[in-house]
Amino acid sequence: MVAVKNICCVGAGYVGGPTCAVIAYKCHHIKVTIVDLNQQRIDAWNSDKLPIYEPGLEEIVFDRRGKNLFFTTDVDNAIKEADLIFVSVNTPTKKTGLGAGMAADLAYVESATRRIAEVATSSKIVVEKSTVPCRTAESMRTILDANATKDICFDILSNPEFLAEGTAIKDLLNPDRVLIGALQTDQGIAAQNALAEVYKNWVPEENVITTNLWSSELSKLAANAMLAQRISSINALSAICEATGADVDEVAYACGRDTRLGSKFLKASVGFGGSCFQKDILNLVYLSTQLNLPEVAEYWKQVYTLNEYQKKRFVKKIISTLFNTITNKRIAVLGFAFKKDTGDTRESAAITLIKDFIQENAHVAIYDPKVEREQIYMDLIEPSILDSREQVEKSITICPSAYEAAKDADAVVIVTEWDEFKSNELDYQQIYDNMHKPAFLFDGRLLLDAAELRKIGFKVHIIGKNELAGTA
Ligand SMILES: NC(=O)C1=CN([C@@H]2O[C@H](COP(=O)(O)OP(=O)(O)OC[C@H]3O[C@@H](n4cnc5c(N)ncnc54)[C@H](O)[C@@H]3O)[C@@H](O)[C@H]2O)C=CC1
Ligand SMILES: O=C(O)[C@H]1O[C@H](OP(=O)(O)OP(=O)(O)OC[C@H]2O[C@@H](n3ccc(=O)[nH]c3=O)[C@H](O)[C@@H]2O)[C@H](O)[C@@H](O)[C@@H]1O
Repeated sequence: MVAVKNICCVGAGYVGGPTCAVIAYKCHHIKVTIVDLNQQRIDAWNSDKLPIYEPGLEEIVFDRRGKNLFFTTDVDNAIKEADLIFVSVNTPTKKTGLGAGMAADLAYVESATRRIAEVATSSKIVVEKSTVPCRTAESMRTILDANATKDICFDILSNPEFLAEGTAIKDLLNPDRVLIGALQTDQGIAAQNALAEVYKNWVPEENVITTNLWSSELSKLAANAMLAQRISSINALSAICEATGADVDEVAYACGRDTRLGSKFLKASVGFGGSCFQKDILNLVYLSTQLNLPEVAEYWKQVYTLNEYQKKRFVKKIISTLFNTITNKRIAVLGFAFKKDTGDTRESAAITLIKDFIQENAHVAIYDPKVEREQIYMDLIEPSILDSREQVEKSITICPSAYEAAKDADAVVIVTEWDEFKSNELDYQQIYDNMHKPAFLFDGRLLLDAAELRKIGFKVHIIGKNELAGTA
Protein backbone atom coordinates (compact mmCIF):
# COMPACT_ATOMS: atom_id res chain seq x y z
CA MET A 1 0.00 0.00 0.00
CA VAL A 2 1.34 3.41 -1.00
CA ALA A 3 1.06 6.12 1.66
CA VAL A 4 -0.86 9.24 0.66
CA LYS A 5 1.44 12.28 0.52
CA ASN A 6 -0.42 14.77 -1.59
CA ILE A 7 -4.14 15.47 -1.41
CA CYS A 8 -6.22 17.69 -3.68
CA CYS A 9 -9.77 18.64 -2.78
CA VAL A 10 -11.98 19.84 -5.61
CA GLY A 11 -14.56 22.21 -4.12
CA ALA A 12 -13.71 24.75 -1.40
CA GLY A 13 -17.17 24.88 0.17
CA TYR A 14 -18.68 24.10 3.57
CA VAL A 15 -17.41 20.53 3.33
CA GLY A 16 -14.22 20.67 1.27
CA GLY A 17 -12.78 23.63 3.20
CA PRO A 18 -13.19 22.43 6.82
CA THR A 19 -12.64 18.73 6.04
CA CYS A 20 -9.37 19.18 4.24
CA ALA A 21 -8.18 21.93 6.60
CA VAL A 22 -8.54 19.40 9.42
CA ILE A 23 -6.60 16.78 7.44
CA ALA A 24 -3.80 19.31 6.97
CA TYR A 25 -3.95 20.18 10.66
CA LYS A 26 -3.71 16.57 11.76
CA CYS A 27 -1.28 15.33 9.06
CA HIS A 28 1.63 17.74 8.70
CA HIS A 29 3.34 15.21 6.44
CA ILE A 30 0.58 15.52 3.81
CA LYS A 31 0.36 18.47 1.43
CA VAL A 32 -3.29 19.49 1.04
CA THR A 33 -4.43 21.74 -1.80
CA ILE A 34 -8.04 22.87 -1.93
CA VAL A 35 -9.16 24.10 -5.34
CA ASP A 36 -12.25 25.82 -6.64
CA LEU A 37 -13.37 27.52 -9.85
CA ASN A 38 -14.75 30.41 -7.81
CA GLN A 39 -11.93 32.96 -7.55
CA GLN A 40 -13.75 35.05 -4.96
CA ARG A 41 -14.16 32.06 -2.67
CA ILE A 42 -10.49 31.09 -3.00
CA ASP A 43 -9.43 34.70 -2.34
CA ALA A 44 -11.52 34.65 0.83
CA TRP A 45 -9.90 31.38 1.96
CA ASN A 46 -6.54 33.10 1.47
CA SER A 47 -7.62 36.21 3.40
CA ASP A 48 -8.24 37.08 7.05
CA LYS A 49 -12.01 36.74 6.57
CA LEU A 50 -12.77 33.16 5.59
CA PRO A 51 -15.77 32.61 3.28
CA ILE A 52 -17.67 30.56 5.86
CA TYR A 53 -18.24 31.00 9.57
CA GLU A 54 -17.59 27.90 11.61
CA PRO A 55 -16.41 27.89 15.24
CA GLY A 56 -12.73 26.85 15.46
CA LEU A 57 -12.15 26.96 11.68
CA GLU A 58 -9.99 30.10 11.64
CA GLU A 59 -7.51 28.71 14.17
CA ILE A 60 -6.97 25.60 12.07
CA VAL A 61 -6.73 27.36 8.71
CA PHE A 62 -4.45 30.13 10.00
CA ASP A 63 -2.24 27.52 11.65
CA ARG A 64 -1.63 25.44 8.49
CA ARG A 65 -2.19 27.85 5.55
CA GLY A 66 0.98 28.34 3.52
CA LYS A 67 2.65 25.39 5.29
CA ASN A 68 0.87 22.23 4.16
CA LEU A 69 -2.52 23.78 3.35
CA PHE A 70 -3.10 25.74 0.14
CA PHE A 71 -6.09 27.30 -1.59
CA THR A 72 -5.94 27.94 -5.33
CA THR A 73 -7.94 28.13 -8.55
CA ASP A 74 -5.16 26.27 -10.35
CA VAL A 75 -7.25 23.10 -10.48
CA ASP A 76 -5.17 21.28 -13.09
CA ASN A 77 -1.84 21.51 -11.30
CA ALA A 78 -3.32 20.43 -8.01
CA ILE A 79 -4.90 17.40 -9.72
CA LYS A 80 -1.62 16.52 -11.44
CA GLU A 81 0.37 16.66 -8.21
CA ALA A 82 -2.08 14.74 -6.03
CA ASP A 83 -2.18 11.05 -5.33
CA LEU A 84 -5.60 11.27 -3.71
CA ILE A 85 -8.39 13.63 -4.83
CA PHE A 86 -11.55 14.43 -2.89
CA VAL A 87 -14.46 15.47 -5.07
CA SER A 88 -16.36 17.78 -2.76
CA VAL A 89 -18.44 19.81 -5.16
CA ASN A 90 -22.08 20.79 -4.74
CA THR A 91 -24.86 18.35 -5.67
CA PRO A 92 -27.99 20.50 -5.49
CA THR A 93 -31.49 19.41 -6.41
CA LYS A 94 -32.01 19.62 -10.19
CA LYS A 95 -33.92 22.72 -11.20
CA THR A 96 -34.91 21.69 -14.73
CA GLY A 97 -35.16 18.62 -16.94
CA LEU A 98 -35.68 15.01 -15.96
CA GLY A 99 -36.18 14.65 -12.20
CA ALA A 100 -36.43 18.44 -11.69
CA GLY A 101 -37.20 19.30 -8.07
CA MET A 102 -36.20 15.82 -6.87
CA ALA A 103 -33.05 14.33 -8.36
CA ALA A 104 -29.53 15.46 -7.47
CA ASP A 105 -27.81 17.54 -10.11
CA LEU A 106 -24.63 15.63 -10.81
CA ALA A 107 -23.28 18.05 -13.41
CA TYR A 108 -20.59 19.41 -11.04
CA VAL A 109 -19.49 15.92 -10.00
CA GLU A 110 -19.28 14.90 -13.63
CA SER A 111 -17.33 17.96 -14.74
CA ALA A 112 -14.86 17.58 -11.85
CA THR A 113 -14.44 13.90 -12.73
CA ARG A 114 -13.88 14.70 -16.41
CA ARG A 115 -11.27 17.30 -15.44
CA ILE A 116 -9.42 14.71 -13.36
CA ALA A 117 -9.58 12.24 -16.26
CA GLU A 118 -8.27 14.84 -18.71
CA VAL A 119 -5.35 16.26 -16.79
CA ALA A 120 -4.09 13.33 -14.68
CA THR A 121 -0.62 12.18 -15.66
CA SER A 122 -0.29 9.57 -12.89
CA SER A 123 -2.55 7.12 -11.04
CA LYS A 124 -5.03 8.60 -8.58
CA ILE A 125 -7.39 7.57 -5.84
CA VAL A 126 -10.55 9.56 -6.51
CA VAL A 127 -12.82 9.98 -3.50
CA GLU A 128 -16.49 10.84 -3.67
CA LYS A 129 -16.96 13.26 -0.77
CA SER A 130 -20.08 14.92 -2.16
CA THR A 131 -23.41 13.35 -1.24
CA VAL A 132 -24.59 11.46 -4.32
CA PRO A 133 -27.26 8.94 -5.34
CA CYS A 134 -26.36 5.31 -4.85
CA ARG A 135 -24.23 4.00 -7.76
CA THR A 136 -22.81 7.38 -8.82
CA ALA A 137 -19.33 5.93 -8.38
CA GLU A 138 -20.10 3.67 -11.33
CA SER A 139 -20.58 6.65 -13.66
CA MET A 140 -17.40 8.23 -12.30
CA ARG A 141 -15.53 5.00 -12.95
CA THR A 142 -16.78 4.85 -16.54
CA ILE A 143 -15.52 8.40 -17.18
CA LEU A 144 -12.18 7.78 -15.51
CA ASP A 145 -11.62 4.33 -17.03
CA ALA A 146 -12.17 5.78 -20.50
CA ASN A 147 -9.03 7.85 -19.88
CA ALA A 148 -6.97 5.25 -18.06
CA THR A 149 -3.85 3.88 -19.76
CA LYS A 150 -1.57 1.02 -18.93
CA ASP A 151 0.46 3.44 -16.77
CA ILE A 152 -2.40 5.39 -15.20
CA CYS A 153 -5.23 3.83 -13.26
CA PHE A 154 -7.96 5.28 -11.08
CA ASP A 155 -9.49 3.88 -7.92
CA ILE A 156 -12.79 5.23 -6.71
CA LEU A 157 -13.80 5.43 -3.08
CA SER A 158 -16.91 6.71 -1.40
CA ASN A 159 -16.17 8.68 1.78
CA PRO A 160 -19.32 10.64 2.64
CA GLU A 161 -19.12 13.46 5.12
CA PHE A 162 -21.27 13.51 8.26
CA LEU A 163 -20.27 16.87 9.75
CA ALA A 164 -23.01 19.27 10.75
CA GLU A 165 -22.60 23.00 10.22
CA GLY A 166 -21.92 25.01 13.35
CA THR A 167 -20.07 22.04 14.85
CA ALA A 168 -18.03 21.07 11.79
CA ILE A 169 -14.61 21.29 13.41
CA LYS A 170 -15.70 19.42 16.51
CA ASP A 171 -17.33 16.74 14.32
CA LEU A 172 -14.24 16.43 12.12
CA LEU A 173 -11.79 16.24 15.02
CA ASN A 174 -13.87 13.66 16.83
CA PRO A 175 -16.18 11.90 14.37
CA ASP A 176 -18.64 9.20 15.49
CA ARG A 177 -17.37 7.30 12.50
CA VAL A 178 -15.55 7.73 9.22
CA LEU A 179 -17.07 5.67 6.42
CA ILE A 180 -15.03 4.47 3.45
CA GLY A 181 -16.61 2.41 0.70
CA ALA A 182 -14.65 0.66 -2.04
CA LEU A 183 -15.03 -2.00 -4.67
CA GLN A 184 -14.12 -5.20 -2.89
CA THR A 185 -11.22 -6.02 -5.23
CA ASP A 186 -7.58 -6.20 -4.12
CA GLN A 187 -6.92 -2.83 -5.71
CA GLY A 188 -10.10 -1.28 -4.26
CA ILE A 189 -9.27 -2.54 -0.78
CA ALA A 190 -5.70 -1.20 -1.07
CA ALA A 191 -7.07 2.25 -1.93
CA GLN A 192 -9.56 1.98 0.94
CA ASN A 193 -6.70 1.19 3.33
CA ALA A 194 -4.64 4.10 2.03
CA LEU A 195 -7.42 6.57 2.85
CA ALA A 196 -8.12 4.83 6.18
CA GLU A 197 -4.46 5.42 7.11
CA VAL A 198 -4.91 9.16 6.57
CA TYR A 199 -7.83 9.27 9.02
CA LYS A 200 -6.09 7.02 11.50
CA ASN A 201 -3.67 9.86 12.16
CA TRP A 202 -6.32 11.12 14.59
CA VAL A 203 -9.44 8.92 14.41
CA PRO A 204 -9.39 5.72 16.52
CA GLU A 205 -9.17 2.65 14.29
CA GLU A 206 -12.51 1.24 15.47
CA ASN A 207 -14.25 4.41 14.26
CA VAL A 208 -13.05 3.97 10.68
CA ILE A 209 -15.68 1.78 9.01
CA THR A 210 -15.10 0.12 5.66
CA THR A 211 -17.91 -1.16 3.43
CA ASN A 212 -18.61 -1.81 -0.20
CA LEU A 213 -19.05 1.24 -2.42
CA TRP A 214 -22.83 1.12 -2.68
CA SER A 215 -23.43 0.66 1.04
CA SER A 216 -21.30 3.71 1.69
CA GLU A 217 -23.15 5.86 -0.85
CA LEU A 218 -26.55 4.74 0.43
CA SER A 219 -25.58 5.10 4.11
CA LYS A 220 -25.09 8.83 3.65
CA LEU A 221 -28.56 9.35 2.19
CA ALA A 222 -29.99 6.97 4.79
CA ALA A 223 -28.36 8.79 7.73
CA ASN A 224 -29.69 12.17 6.61
CA ALA A 225 -33.14 10.75 5.88
CA MET A 226 -33.32 9.11 9.32
CA LEU A 227 -32.13 12.27 11.10
CA ALA A 228 -34.71 14.36 9.25
CA GLN A 229 -37.32 11.69 9.95
CA ARG A 230 -36.82 12.14 13.70
CA ILE A 231 -37.36 15.88 13.37
CA SER A 232 -40.50 15.37 11.28
CA SER A 233 -41.73 12.82 13.82
CA ILE A 234 -41.34 15.20 16.75
CA ASN A 235 -42.75 18.06 14.71
CA ALA A 236 -45.81 15.96 13.86
CA LEU A 237 -46.20 15.33 17.58
CA SER A 238 -45.82 19.07 18.28
CA ALA A 239 -49.08 19.67 16.42
CA ILE A 240 -50.80 17.05 18.60
CA CYS A 241 -49.28 18.66 21.70
CA GLU A 242 -50.63 22.08 20.80
CA ALA A 243 -54.08 20.59 20.31
CA THR A 244 -54.12 18.56 23.51
CA GLY A 245 -52.04 20.32 26.15
CA ALA A 246 -49.23 17.77 26.07
CA ASP A 247 -45.82 19.48 26.09
CA VAL A 248 -43.52 18.51 23.23
CA ASP A 249 -40.36 18.99 25.32
CA GLU A 250 -41.74 16.63 27.94
CA VAL A 251 -42.77 14.10 25.30
CA ALA A 252 -39.34 14.27 23.64
CA TYR A 253 -37.63 13.84 27.01
CA ALA A 254 -39.84 10.92 28.02
CA CYS A 255 -39.31 9.16 24.68
CA GLY A 256 -35.62 10.03 24.50
CA ARG A 257 -34.95 8.42 27.88
CA ASP A 258 -35.60 5.07 26.20
CA THR A 259 -32.06 4.10 25.30
CA ARG A 260 -33.35 2.44 22.14
CA LEU A 261 -34.57 5.84 20.95
CA GLY A 262 -31.92 8.14 22.43
CA SER A 263 -32.36 11.79 23.28
CA LYS A 264 -30.69 13.53 20.34
CA PHE A 265 -32.46 15.09 17.36
CA LEU A 266 -35.83 15.29 19.05
CA LYS A 267 -36.07 19.05 19.31
CA ALA A 268 -39.31 20.28 17.79
CA SER A 269 -38.86 23.32 15.60
CA VAL A 270 -40.34 25.51 12.93
CA GLY A 271 -38.98 22.92 10.46
CA PHE A 272 -35.56 21.70 9.49
CA GLY A 273 -33.50 23.70 7.04
CA GLY A 274 -29.98 23.46 5.68
CA SER A 275 -28.56 22.55 2.33
CA CYS A 276 -28.87 18.81 2.71
CA PHE A 277 -31.85 17.27 4.51
CA GLN A 278 -34.46 18.33 1.98
CA LYS A 279 -32.17 17.69 -0.97
CA ASP A 280 -31.07 14.27 0.24
CA ILE A 281 -34.57 13.09 1.14
CA LEU A 282 -35.82 14.12 -2.30
CA ASN A 283 -32.79 12.40 -3.76
CA LEU A 284 -33.77 9.20 -1.91
CA VAL A 285 -37.38 9.56 -3.02
CA TYR A 286 -36.26 9.91 -6.62
CA LEU A 287 -33.90 6.96 -6.33
CA SER A 288 -36.72 4.82 -4.92
CA THR A 289 -39.05 5.89 -7.73
CA GLN A 290 -36.39 5.07 -10.31
CA LEU A 291 -35.99 1.65 -8.72
CA ASN A 292 -39.75 1.15 -9.11
CA LEU A 293 -40.36 1.20 -5.36
CA PRO A 294 -43.31 3.64 -5.10
CA GLU A 295 -44.27 2.71 -1.51
CA VAL A 296 -40.71 3.34 -0.35
CA ALA A 297 -40.66 6.66 -2.22
CA GLU A 298 -43.96 7.68 -0.60
CA TYR A 299 -42.67 6.78 2.86
CA TRP A 300 -39.64 9.06 2.67
CA LYS A 301 -41.54 11.80 0.84
CA GLN A 302 -43.73 12.18 3.92
CA VAL A 303 -40.69 13.36 5.95
CA TYR A 304 -40.34 16.27 3.53
CA THR A 305 -44.10 16.93 3.31
CA LEU A 306 -44.41 17.14 7.08
CA ASN A 307 -41.56 19.66 7.18
CA GLU A 308 -43.35 21.90 4.68
CA TYR A 309 -46.54 21.52 6.73
CA GLN A 310 -44.74 22.55 9.93
CA LYS A 311 -43.50 25.82 8.41
CA LYS A 312 -46.96 26.67 7.03
CA ARG A 313 -48.62 25.68 10.31
CA PHE A 314 -46.43 28.17 12.18
CA VAL A 315 -47.22 30.97 9.73
CA LYS A 316 -50.95 30.23 9.99
CA LYS A 317 -50.77 30.28 13.78
CA ILE A 318 -49.07 33.70 13.70
CA ILE A 319 -51.63 35.17 11.33
CA SER A 320 -54.64 33.77 13.15
CA THR A 321 -53.30 34.93 16.53
CA LEU A 322 -52.75 38.44 15.17
CA PHE A 323 -56.50 38.68 14.56
CA ASN A 324 -56.31 37.08 11.09
CA THR A 325 -54.35 39.85 9.45
CA ILE A 326 -50.75 41.00 9.50
CA THR A 327 -51.19 43.67 6.82
CA ASN A 328 -49.08 46.71 7.74
CA LYS A 329 -48.02 45.08 10.99
CA ARG A 330 -44.37 44.95 11.93
CA ILE A 331 -43.09 41.42 12.49
CA ALA A 332 -39.64 41.10 14.03
CA VAL A 333 -37.87 37.94 12.90
CA LEU A 334 -35.00 36.93 15.15
CA GLY A 335 -32.61 34.68 13.28
CA PHE A 336 -32.21 34.04 9.56
CA ALA A 337 -29.60 31.22 9.47
CA PHE A 338 -30.95 27.66 9.25
CA LYS A 339 -29.51 26.89 12.70
CA LYS A 340 -27.34 28.62 15.28
CA ASP A 341 -23.58 29.08 14.97
CA THR A 342 -23.57 29.30 11.18
CA GLY A 343 -24.05 32.08 8.67
CA ASP A 344 -25.51 29.57 6.19
CA THR A 345 -29.07 30.30 5.10
CA ARG A 346 -29.65 27.53 2.59
CA GLU A 347 -33.24 26.24 2.87
CA SER A 348 -33.62 28.16 6.14
CA ALA A 349 -37.19 28.11 7.48
CA ALA A 350 -36.79 31.91 7.88
CA ILE A 351 -36.92 32.31 4.10
CA THR A 352 -40.30 30.55 3.78
CA LEU A 353 -41.74 32.39 6.75
CA ILE A 354 -40.63 35.86 5.69
CA LYS A 355 -41.81 35.36 2.10
CA ASP A 356 -45.22 34.43 3.50
CA PHE A 357 -45.25 37.49 5.77
CA ILE A 358 -44.38 39.72 2.81
CA GLN A 359 -47.19 38.12 0.78
CA GLU A 360 -49.54 39.12 3.60
CA ASN A 361 -48.27 42.72 3.34
CA ALA A 362 -46.54 42.77 6.70
CA HIS A 363 -43.36 44.74 7.29
CA VAL A 364 -40.61 42.38 8.42
CA ALA A 365 -37.70 43.53 10.60
CA ILE A 366 -34.89 40.97 10.54
CA TYR A 367 -31.93 40.45 12.81
CA ASP A 368 -29.33 37.67 12.61
CA PRO A 369 -25.90 37.89 14.25
CA LYS A 370 -24.02 36.16 11.43
CA VAL A 371 -25.90 36.41 8.14
CA GLU A 372 -24.72 39.14 5.76
CA ARG A 373 -27.22 41.76 4.67
CA GLU A 374 -26.84 41.02 0.95
CA GLN A 375 -27.41 37.31 1.57
CA ILE A 376 -30.80 38.09 3.10
CA TYR A 377 -31.80 40.07 0.01
CA MET A 378 -30.57 37.33 -2.30
CA ASP A 379 -32.62 34.73 -0.43
CA LEU A 380 -35.82 36.76 -0.46
CA ILE A 381 -35.75 38.11 -3.99
CA GLU A 382 -37.66 36.06 -6.57
CA PRO A 383 -35.53 36.27 -9.70
CA SER A 384 -38.55 35.53 -11.87
CA ILE A 385 -40.46 38.61 -10.65
CA LEU A 386 -39.68 42.02 -12.12
CA ASP A 387 -38.96 44.67 -9.46
CA SER A 388 -38.69 41.94 -6.85
CA ARG A 389 -35.70 43.62 -5.18
CA GLU A 390 -37.59 46.88 -4.92
CA GLN A 391 -40.57 45.12 -3.36
CA VAL A 392 -38.38 43.23 -0.90
CA GLU A 393 -36.53 46.42 0.07
CA LYS A 394 -39.86 48.08 0.82
CA SER A 395 -41.09 45.11 2.84
CA ILE A 396 -38.12 44.39 5.07
CA THR A 397 -35.67 46.19 7.34
CA ILE A 398 -32.43 44.48 8.26
CA CYS A 399 -31.54 45.49 11.79
CA PRO A 400 -28.26 45.60 13.73
CA SER A 401 -29.74 44.08 16.91
CA ALA A 402 -32.72 42.16 18.25
CA TYR A 403 -33.78 45.32 20.13
CA GLU A 404 -33.88 47.39 16.92
CA ALA A 405 -35.85 44.69 15.11
CA ALA A 406 -38.41 44.41 17.91
CA LYS A 407 -38.88 48.19 18.29
CA ASP A 408 -42.50 49.09 17.45
CA ALA A 409 -43.17 45.50 16.38
CA ASP A 410 -46.52 43.82 16.84
CA ALA A 411 -44.92 40.40 17.08
CA VAL A 412 -41.49 38.90 17.67
CA VAL A 413 -40.84 35.56 15.98
CA ILE A 414 -37.86 33.42 16.98
CA VAL A 415 -36.75 31.39 14.00
CA THR A 416 -33.11 30.50 14.77
CA GLU A 417 -32.04 29.21 18.17
CA TRP A 418 -29.08 31.59 18.65
CA ASP A 419 -27.95 31.57 22.31
CA GLU A 420 -28.17 35.35 22.41
CA PHE A 421 -31.98 35.13 22.08
CA LYS A 422 -32.32 33.15 25.31
CA SER A 423 -34.12 34.79 28.24
CA ASN A 424 -30.92 35.25 30.24
CA GLU A 425 -29.13 36.96 27.31
CA LEU A 426 -31.79 39.25 25.89
CA ASP A 427 -33.69 41.78 28.01
CA TYR A 428 -37.26 40.79 27.14
CA GLN A 429 -38.67 43.47 29.45
CA GLN A 430 -36.95 46.11 27.31
CA ILE A 431 -38.22 44.42 24.15
CA TYR A 432 -41.76 44.35 25.54
CA ASP A 433 -41.64 48.00 26.59
CA ASN A 434 -40.78 49.11 23.05
CA MET A 435 -43.37 46.99 21.20
CA HIS A 436 -46.94 47.72 20.13
CA LYS A 437 -49.51 46.27 22.48
CA PRO A 438 -50.74 43.63 22.68
CA ALA A 439 -47.19 42.33 22.22
CA PHE A 440 -47.01 38.84 20.72
CA LEU A 441 -44.09 36.46 20.92
CA PHE A 442 -43.83 33.30 18.81
CA ASP A 443 -41.05 30.89 19.64
CA GLY A 444 -40.30 28.45 16.81
CA ARG A 445 -37.35 26.95 18.68
CA LEU A 446 -38.58 26.21 22.22
CA LEU A 447 -35.93 28.59 23.47
CA LEU A 448 -37.96 30.60 25.96
CA ASP A 449 -39.85 30.15 29.20
CA ALA A 450 -43.44 31.07 28.40
CA ALA A 451 -44.45 31.63 32.05
CA GLU A 452 -41.69 34.22 32.59
CA LEU A 453 -42.62 36.06 29.40
CA ARG A 454 -46.31 36.04 30.23
CA LYS A 455 -45.45 37.67 33.54
CA ILE A 456 -43.89 40.54 31.57
CA GLY A 457 -47.09 40.87 29.58
CA PHE A 458 -46.33 39.06 26.31
CA LYS A 459 -48.93 36.93 24.57
CA VAL A 460 -46.81 33.85 23.96
CA HIS A 461 -47.02 30.92 21.56
CA ILE A 462 -44.34 28.26 21.67
CA ILE A 463 -44.25 25.43 19.14
CA GLY A 464 -45.53 22.20 20.67
CA LYS A 465 -46.97 23.90 23.74
CA ASN A 466 -50.48 24.89 24.61
CA GLU A 467 -51.33 27.89 26.75
CA LEU A 468 -53.72 25.72 28.75
CA ALA A 469 -51.11 23.05 29.42
CA GLY A 470 -51.29 21.62 32.89
CA THR A 471 -54.87 22.73 33.45
CA ALA A 472 -57.75 20.29 33.65
N1 LIG B 1 -22.88 21.59 3.83
C1 LIG B 1 -22.80 20.55 4.62
O1 LIG B 1 -22.88 20.67 5.84
C2 LIG B 1 -22.60 19.18 4.07
C3 LIG B 1 -22.58 18.93 2.71
N2 LIG B 1 -22.37 17.67 2.22
C4 LIG B 1 -22.30 17.43 0.78
O2 LIG B 1 -21.01 17.90 0.32
C5 LIG B 1 -21.12 18.42 -0.99
C6 LIG B 1 -20.60 19.85 -1.02
O3 LIG B 1 -21.42 20.63 -0.19
P1 LIG B 1 -21.01 22.10 0.24
O4 LIG B 1 -19.57 22.11 0.60
O5 LIG B 1 -22.01 22.53 1.23
O6 LIG B 1 -21.22 22.87 -1.14
P2 LIG B 1 -20.70 24.33 -1.54
O7 LIG B 1 -21.62 24.84 -2.57
O8 LIG B 1 -20.46 25.13 -0.30
O9 LIG B 1 -19.25 24.07 -2.19
C7 LIG B 1 -19.05 23.41 -3.38
C8 LIG B 1 -17.93 24.13 -4.13
O10 LIG B 1 -17.56 23.35 -5.27
C9 LIG B 1 -17.16 24.26 -6.29
N3 LIG B 1 -17.16 23.57 -7.59
C10 LIG B 1 -18.22 23.10 -8.29
N4 LIG B 1 -17.81 22.48 -9.40
C11 LIG B 1 -16.46 22.55 -9.42
C12 LIG B 1 -15.44 22.09 -10.31
N5 LIG B 1 -15.76 21.38 -11.40
N6 LIG B 1 -14.15 22.37 -10.02
C13 LIG B 1 -13.82 23.06 -8.90
N7 LIG B 1 -14.74 23.52 -8.02
C14 LIG B 1 -16.03 23.27 -8.27
C15 LIG B 1 -18.15 25.39 -6.19
O11 LIG B 1 -17.65 26.57 -6.79
C16 LIG B 1 -18.31 25.51 -4.67
O12 LIG B 1 -17.45 26.48 -4.11
C17 LIG B 1 -22.59 18.28 -1.38
O13 LIG B 1 -22.75 17.09 -2.09
C18 LIG B 1 -23.30 18.18 -0.06
O14 LIG B 1 -24.49 17.44 -0.15
C19 LIG B 1 -22.14 16.62 3.05
C20 LIG B 1 -22.11 16.80 4.41
C21 LIG B 1 -22.34 18.09 5.04
O1 LIG C 1 -25.29 16.13 4.93
C1 LIG C 1 -25.29 17.17 5.54
O2 LIG C 1 -25.30 18.29 5.03
C2 LIG C 1 -25.36 17.20 7.03
O3 LIG C 1 -26.75 17.46 7.37
C3 LIG C 1 -27.00 17.61 8.75
O4 LIG C 1 -26.24 18.69 9.27
P1 LIG C 1 -26.71 20.22 9.15
O5 LIG C 1 -27.78 20.34 8.12
O6 LIG C 1 -25.48 21.02 8.97
O7 LIG C 1 -27.30 20.58 10.58
P2 LIG C 1 -28.27 19.81 11.61
O8 LIG C 1 -27.75 20.03 12.96
O9 LIG C 1 -28.51 18.42 11.21
O10 LIG C 1 -29.61 20.63 11.48
C4 LIG C 1 -30.40 20.58 10.31
C5 LIG C 1 -31.73 21.29 10.57
O11 LIG C 1 -32.54 20.54 11.48
C6 LIG C 1 -32.93 21.36 12.57
N1 LIG C 1 -33.06 20.49 13.76
C7 LIG C 1 -32.03 19.72 14.16
C8 LIG C 1 -32.17 18.89 15.26
C9 LIG C 1 -33.38 18.86 15.97
O12 LIG C 1 -33.56 18.12 16.98
N2 LIG C 1 -34.40 19.65 15.55
C10 LIG C 1 -34.27 20.47 14.44
O13 LIG C 1 -35.23 21.16 14.07
C11 LIG C 1 -31.84 22.40 12.68
O14 LIG C 1 -32.26 23.53 13.37
C12 LIG C 1 -31.54 22.67 11.21
O15 LIG C 1 -32.48 23.57 10.68
C13 LIG C 1 -26.57 16.34 9.48
O16 LIG C 1 -26.76 16.53 10.88
C14 LIG C 1 -25.11 16.01 9.19
O17 LIG C 1 -24.76 14.79 9.81
C15 LIG C 1 -24.93 15.91 7.68
O18 LIG C 1 -23.57 15.66 7.38
